[in-house]
Amino acid sequence: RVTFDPVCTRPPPPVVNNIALIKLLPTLCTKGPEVTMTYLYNKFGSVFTVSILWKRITFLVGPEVSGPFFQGSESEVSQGNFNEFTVPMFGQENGFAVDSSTRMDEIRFYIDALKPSQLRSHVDPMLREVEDYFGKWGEVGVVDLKDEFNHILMLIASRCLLGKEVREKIFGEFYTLFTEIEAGMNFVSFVLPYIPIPVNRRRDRARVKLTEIVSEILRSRKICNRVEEDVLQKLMDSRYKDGRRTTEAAVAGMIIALIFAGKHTSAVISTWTGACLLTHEKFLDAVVNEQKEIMRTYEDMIDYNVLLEMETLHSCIKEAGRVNPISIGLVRQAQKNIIVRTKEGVEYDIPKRDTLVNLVMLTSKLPHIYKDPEVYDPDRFRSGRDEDKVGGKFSYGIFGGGRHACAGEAYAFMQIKIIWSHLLRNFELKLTSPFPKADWSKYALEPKGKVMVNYKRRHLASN
Ligand code: HEM
Repeated sequence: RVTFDPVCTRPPPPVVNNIALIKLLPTLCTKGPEVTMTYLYNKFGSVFTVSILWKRITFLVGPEVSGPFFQGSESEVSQGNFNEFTVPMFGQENGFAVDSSTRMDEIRFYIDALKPSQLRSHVDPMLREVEDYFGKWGEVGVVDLKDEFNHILMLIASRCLLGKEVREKIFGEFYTLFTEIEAGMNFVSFVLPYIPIPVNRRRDRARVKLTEIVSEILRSRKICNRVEEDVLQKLMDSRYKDGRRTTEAAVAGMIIALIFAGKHTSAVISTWTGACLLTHEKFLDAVVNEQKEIMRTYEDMIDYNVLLEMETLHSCIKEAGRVNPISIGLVRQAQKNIIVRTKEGVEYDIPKRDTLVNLVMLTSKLPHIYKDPEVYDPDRFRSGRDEDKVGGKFSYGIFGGGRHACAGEAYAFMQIKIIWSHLLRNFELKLTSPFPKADWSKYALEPKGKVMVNYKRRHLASN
């Protein structure tokens, strides 16, 4: 139940005092945010506030207190201006440069372009990219999984999201430009997005160039009356609520935003999946056996429905995302006083204007939802256990939830499953570096350092 309080009748959440915060600094520096936040959660409970200078930040942990955060409307819980740094990355005609109603239209475009009925047409292009890419690996070799996944996912994004003009003619140029825009996501640019330092200048030049490239593609499709199956086409054909067509600059910005939202995140989850499977023989055997089983029925044929049958692989990917943090928390701004009720039944009134941080990283590890939460156990998602469903809405926050739930979740699972099903069928893999730690220094978390794997080609027999 979402409740917004016009007159404060409940107490505000407990506040962590400044001395306690200073004492926690060494823990934060040496052990990282997960340990620090777990300490605060154990001490103060599922809702607590930290005051830094004039800023109040209220942290939320767990599904019981997450309803208003995920379900509140923009006038109740807004995305605020925390994403201002994305404006020079994605341009002035979309995202956080435009009003919230236009932004909601864009989210509808994304959802429409990435819904299951649209995804079927992406399976073949994804399969082709994956077969070509791993076809270039030798008989045996050593690779950094993180690097490999970043590369293959960029190829898939350029084919399925942008389309064949970019993929077949100017992939190299696109890759360089996108990397320069991505570099705009650093700490300095986050705080001061418009400061004219070299990295920001390169980001701005790259965005202008990418916008030109996308505009040219759109114009050429219109002139030749050519209609493609990619997401670019869907965005180009979308209409705002008032009937306006999307502009070339807006489409360029939206497509950059989509690649930004989906490429790195999918590469990170693919890498964690590899690290987890290659250190858990029981689940590696289970996913290999599932591939054999599927091959017995469909031989080498893979389509959208066959991918849906890879349930064990699905759970292994989902569990890799649960155990390994990909985001510390999601951020919003309270536009009204908000009442939350903890699982113990205590009600708090969170004051209007508080910054809200939903610590999805801790929610994924709550022992009252996940049995032995630190253990990699994909079976917890099997029917009969369904720990995330039993835990209630918002128990699995890796893809967010509610109004701004990830629009690309199904697309992400599809591409990660295609990659892993190919690897399992065609290679024996061994992790040679230690199990990676999370790199907390990155804005978008990822495994720290290289994730080295030995591979040996094989052809998995179905019998
Ligand atoms: C494993 C990969 C992925 C993860 C872990 C992930 C995670 C997330 C999360 C946590 C959010 C919510 C952010 C918030 O509430 O502030 C989100 C939103 C979003 N994601 Fe993903 N994502 C992934 C892949 C993708 C892909 C592949 C695409 C598109 C091709 C995509 C497109 C989006 C979009 C458009 C939104 C914004 C939705 C909105 O604001 O309403 N994501 N994602």
